[in-house]
Amino acid sequence: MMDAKVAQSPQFSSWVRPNRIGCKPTGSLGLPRKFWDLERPEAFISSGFYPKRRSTYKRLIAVDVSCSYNNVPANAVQSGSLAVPTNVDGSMVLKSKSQEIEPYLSGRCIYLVGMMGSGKTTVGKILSQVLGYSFVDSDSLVEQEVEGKTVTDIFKLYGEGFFRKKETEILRRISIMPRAVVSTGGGVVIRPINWRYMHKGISVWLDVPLDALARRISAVGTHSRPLLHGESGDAYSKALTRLSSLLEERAEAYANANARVSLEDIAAKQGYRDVSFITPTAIAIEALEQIEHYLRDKEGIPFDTL
Ligand SMILES: Nc1ncnc2c1ncn2[C@@H]1O[C@H](COP(=O)(O)OP(=O)(O)O)[C@@H](O)[C@H]1O
Ligand SMILES: O=C(O)C1=C[C@@H](OP(=O)(O)O)[C@@H](O)[C@H](O)C1
Repeated sequence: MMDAKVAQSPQFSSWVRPNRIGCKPTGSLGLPRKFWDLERPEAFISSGFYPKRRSTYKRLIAVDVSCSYNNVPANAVQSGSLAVPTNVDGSMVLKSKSQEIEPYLSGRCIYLVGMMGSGKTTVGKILSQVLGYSFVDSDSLVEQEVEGKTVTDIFKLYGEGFFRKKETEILRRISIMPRAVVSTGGGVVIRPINWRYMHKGISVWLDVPLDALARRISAVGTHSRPLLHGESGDAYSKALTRLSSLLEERAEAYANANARVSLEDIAAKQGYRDVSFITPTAIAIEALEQIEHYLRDKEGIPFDTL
C-alpha cells in the first residue's frame, strides 16, 4: 500500500490512503524503475477540484503526481483524475453546507431523535456549533428539573411514567426557544404530544443499525441508561437484546421525523462495509443534506445546488 500526500489548495493538505479513494483512477501511477524495489514508496499528489460537484461524498479532482525518494525528486509520471472522498476535509463541506441551509431554517430548532447511543449528543454538538445554534440535551434538562437527580435515579425513584411527563414538559419549553439543536431522549418519539412540540422545528432521525448501537453502548456501559438494565449475558448481548425489542416498538414512531439519516446509506455512498468507519462529521453533513431535501421537497425552497 502506498501513502499519498494530498494538497487540495494552498491552505490545506492531508494524508490519504489510496484504499480510501472511492473510484478507480482514470490514469494509473507509473513509477520509474529505480523505485520498483521500494515496499512503500511515497508520492506527493497536488490536486485541484473541478468546479462541478458530483455529491457530498465524492468530487472529481485533477491530480498531478510526482514522486520522490530520499529527497530525490522524480519527474511527474502521470496525471489524471480521481474521485476522492470529501471527508478528506469534511469540516469544509460541513461549514459550507451549514451556511447554505441556515437562512432557510428561520431560527427553527433541530430535534435529533433516535435510539440510545445513536449519536444525538455527539452529532448535535457538531451541528449546533456550525449553525451557530445553542445545544440542548433534553435528558439534562429533565435532570436539572428533578433536583439534579440522574435519569437512572429518576427511573428508580419515581418510575418511567414520571420521567416521560417531565420529558414532555421540557420539550414544551424547548419548543418556544429559537435556534437550538436538541438532543432528545431515545423514547421521546412514543408520546404523540411530543411530536406536536417537535414539529414546530425540524426533526431528524439518526437511524443506526442495532449492532453498532450495541457496540457503542457496551463500550461505555449501561449505567446511565436504565431501560437497558436487567438483561442477562455480556454487555454487548444485553444491550442488543433490549435495543432490538425497543426498536421494534418504536421504529414507526421514529419515521415521523421530517428527515432520516441512515448510517447504512452513508456507508454505501462512501464505500464502507462497516458503519463504524463513519465519522460524526460525515453524519452531521448527511443530516444537513437531508434537512436540505426536506426544505426543498416539503417547503419548495429552491436550493440551486440540488
Ligand atoms: N459516529 C460515531 N462513531 C463511533 N462512535 C460514536 C459515533 N457517534 C457517537 N458515538 C459514541 O457512541 C456513544 C453514544 O453517543 P451519544 O452521542 O451519547 O448518543 P445518544 O445521545 O444518541 O445517546 C458515545 O460513546 C459516543 O462517543
Ligand atoms: O430510549 C429511551 O427510552 C431513553 C433514552 C435515554 O436517552 P438517550 O437516547 O440520550 O440515551 C433517556 O432518555 C432514558 O434513559 C430513556
